[in-house]
Amino acid sequence: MLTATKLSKVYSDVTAVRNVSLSLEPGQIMALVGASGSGKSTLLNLLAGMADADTGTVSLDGERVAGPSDVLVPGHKNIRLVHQEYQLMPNVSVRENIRYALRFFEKSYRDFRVDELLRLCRLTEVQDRVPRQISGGEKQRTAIARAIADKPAVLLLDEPFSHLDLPNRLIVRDLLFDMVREEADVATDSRATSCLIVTHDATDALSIADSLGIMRDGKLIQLGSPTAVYHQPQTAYAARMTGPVNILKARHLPLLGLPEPTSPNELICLRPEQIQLTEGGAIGTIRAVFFKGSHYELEVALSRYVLLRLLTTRTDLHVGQEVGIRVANESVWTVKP
Ligand SMILES: Nc1ncnc2c1ncn2[C@@H]1O[C@H](COP(=O)(O)OP(=O)(O)OP(=O)(O)O)[C@@H](O)[C@H]1O
Repeated sequence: MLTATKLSKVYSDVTAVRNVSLSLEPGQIMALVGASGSGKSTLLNLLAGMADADTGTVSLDGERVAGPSDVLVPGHKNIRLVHQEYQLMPNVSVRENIRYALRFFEKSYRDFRVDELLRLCRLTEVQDRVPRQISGGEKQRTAIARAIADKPAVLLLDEPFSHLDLPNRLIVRDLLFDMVREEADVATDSRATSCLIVTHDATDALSIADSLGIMRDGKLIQLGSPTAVYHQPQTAYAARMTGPVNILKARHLPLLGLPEPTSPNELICLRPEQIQLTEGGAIGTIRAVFFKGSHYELEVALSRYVLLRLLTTRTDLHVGQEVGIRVANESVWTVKP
């Protein structure tokens, strides 16, 4: 198990990571989501032993992970960090890039394992090409294949989805899921690779992560299951970080057909998919209609100051039209700023 205890890191005038504690069980996927500059990459570097913490410790299965000032070669042999820049060897094939990570193994196992990784990472077709001849998604998968080749205890990924188009994002997402599950099946529990993904967009991570953490100004401000963090965010920031959301003052609740609140200045959040269009109910005027492929996103004004985003599959709606909306009382969740 990877454990971070009260980690902090200061760069001259910026506290990049503040008092972060977390633990990652074998075979688990954790996603950390936060705005740019919230300390995600710094935290990954601390967890990988690639940066020295000012205070706090990282340990893997009870053994301290040393920072670069304590060891000759920074990093830990059982923890792999995959950066956004993949760092592949440019002049050798995909197959050789992966094979290199297994250079200390016997040839027969090495060939068997490279074939297995090429299959798992869907790279068999491009195995003989060099990195400049493959797509961004294939480079990302090659970097992941290389990182997991000798079954490390922990795989840390910095923004694995950010430069990829939708099909490639889905392939990488499924690959990470399959990797953790497949390798967990063949390994004993304690050898199963665990995976920590940092990202500024939770969409791709929500469906595969066992736990989801929210980073803000260097702090881990909320950690829980993806459904708990999505449906019960503690802050408006956490709500926004985990998907589209309406944030409004509680005093506007009667405009949605809900009772007067006891604390009118509190903030409430309401996910777009929790708002239904109905005959009757509260009345609003459509201000914008956005086609999203499988559905439409509407902006509906309930007053001059209250604009709601909601989703529908109806095709008969247009700007300026009046619609009725209904919101269940239990869909509304109070948050801090
Ligand atoms: N080597 C450094 N020297 C000085 N300040 C740094 C250094 N690395 C990071 N910082 C600062 O620490 C804070 C956290 O940066 P970090 O890169 O960890 O955030 P992040 O959440 O990964 O951001 P992004 O999503 O943009 O990559 C930022 O304010 C950044 O400017």
